[in-house]
Amino acid sequence: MSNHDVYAVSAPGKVLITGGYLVLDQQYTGFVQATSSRFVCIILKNNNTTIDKYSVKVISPQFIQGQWNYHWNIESKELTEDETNTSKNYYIQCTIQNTLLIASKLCSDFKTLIETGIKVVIMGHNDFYSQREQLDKMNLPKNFKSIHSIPNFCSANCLIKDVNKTGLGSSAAMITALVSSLLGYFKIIDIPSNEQDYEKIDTKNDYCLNFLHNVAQYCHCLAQGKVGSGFDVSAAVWGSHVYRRFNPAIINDLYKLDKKELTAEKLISVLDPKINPNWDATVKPCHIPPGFTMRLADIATGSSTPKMVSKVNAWKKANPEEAAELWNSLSTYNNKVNILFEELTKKCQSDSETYWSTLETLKNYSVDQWKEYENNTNVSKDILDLLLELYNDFLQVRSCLRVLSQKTETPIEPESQTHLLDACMKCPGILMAGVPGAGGYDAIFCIIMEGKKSGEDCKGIIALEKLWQNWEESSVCPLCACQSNFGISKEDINNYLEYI
Ligand SMILES: Nc1ncnc2c1ncn2[C@@H]1O[C@H](COP(=O)(O)OP(=O)(O)O)[C@@H](O)[C@H]1O
Ligand SMILES: C[C@@](O)(CCOP(=O)(O)OP(=O)(O)O)CC(=O)O
Repeated sequence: MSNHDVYAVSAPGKVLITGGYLVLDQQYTGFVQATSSRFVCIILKNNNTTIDKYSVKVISPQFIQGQWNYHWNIESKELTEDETNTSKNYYIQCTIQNTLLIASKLCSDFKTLIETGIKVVIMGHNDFYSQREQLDKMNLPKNFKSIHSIPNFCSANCLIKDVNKTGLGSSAAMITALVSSLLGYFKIIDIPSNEQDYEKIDTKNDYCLNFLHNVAQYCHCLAQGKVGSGFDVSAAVWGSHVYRRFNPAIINDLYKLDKKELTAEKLISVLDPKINPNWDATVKPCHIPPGFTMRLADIATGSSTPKMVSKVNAWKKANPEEAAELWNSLSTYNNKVNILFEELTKKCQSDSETYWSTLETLKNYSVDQWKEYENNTNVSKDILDLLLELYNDFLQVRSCLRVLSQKTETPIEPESQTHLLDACMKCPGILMAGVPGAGGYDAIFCIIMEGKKSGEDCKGIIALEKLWQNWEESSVCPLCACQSNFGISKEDINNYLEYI
């Protein structure tokens, strides 16, 4: 296969550690950690060029009836669904429609490339979908070893509309991967190939990444039928960072246009960062400090984010003063947490030896025992103070979220989750445990001190696994994902030959 006939990318999932609800407002920020679990999208030249001219065949092999066939009309620049399609996938259709419209204008050999037709393969890491049924079928307990033993990109054995999601942001990662693989195939952008490449480029000012970001945000809003905060798309593009949203008016302006007015020129004039200086989202690199790892668990019950957001918004509107006060305290503690993550990362660079010896000592004890090690020769008092400050600030974040739950009568950190999070916090080396994003019954995250050696054999992870497996109040199932900081990445097709 020639390199010109294929373009493969992957985009990470997300965990919003701080900033749920606040990040919807441009005044506040949120810290989003990217995950090791990623969505892969591959564009291939169609082989059957004579009968399938201008065809766009999408395959999502993990799902029953996961195939959607379209046709690109070169004159009207419209993507039409084939009559043989058994279901609709609006997320995919509107993303391809808009990205091809842009490509039709910006790619000099667009006609030649689209005439042969293209095949699109979309696959999400198992973590994006609940694997409980799979584990039950395999007769395996809900632990890390079992979850890692499920073959990657395994079949969900259902229609996509019936799948149980885990909250890692399947649609944002899928749309971002789809947009970037199409823009890459049509030679409009090129993206970094791996984590090392990523570190070399000035991501903030990189034209390709900014253009991709804007197109993906627009397509995701269109697919969801609303302009959300966009932190999930931003994480899929840039990886882990502190995010401040874009002004929603930028996209609302495109929404107002009717179909005829929405030309390639108009779309490009709004989405190309060189033409439109109004894109104002900010991305400040930030990540979980070295020597710490993140683990996630899927909770069986699940919650609806849109319903929770509308209840919170309704309360905020009815109680502006009380809401402003609560938003400001939450924001203060959120910012403290974000800043302490950065300070610890800096300490690791400036004071490496003490940093690591402190972590190696403390990782075997729970936070409430750490104070006893204050005078230990391997422990730095400065670093211990930063760690305890971080621990306390995050407890304040959780306490504000519980006030928000109670005021809005929305289960953001519901009681059953509080019990589970408090129990996690008692395990050795667990610095933080919380409900990500909008909260609810969906999932939990834990930030664990693991020291220099990573892997699932550290004391903290072993203790968490045991706790989760024996937890009776709710059903807790670990995910494979851990933290991984880089964003969209070009993939080597040779690693995916068995799937295409
Ligand atoms: N593997 C996939 N293949 C094709 N489409 C997908 C896939 N995963 C997600 N999607 C699209 O994303 C939609 C789910 O979006 P949404 O409900 O916003 O989920 P999430 O909260 O995970 O982002 C699906 O209905 C489908 O259109
Ligand atoms: C409430 C929010 O600020 C955060 C929601 O974060 P989640 O991570 O819970 O998101 P979903 O994957 O859509 O469920 C809404 C937003 O920012 O869009």
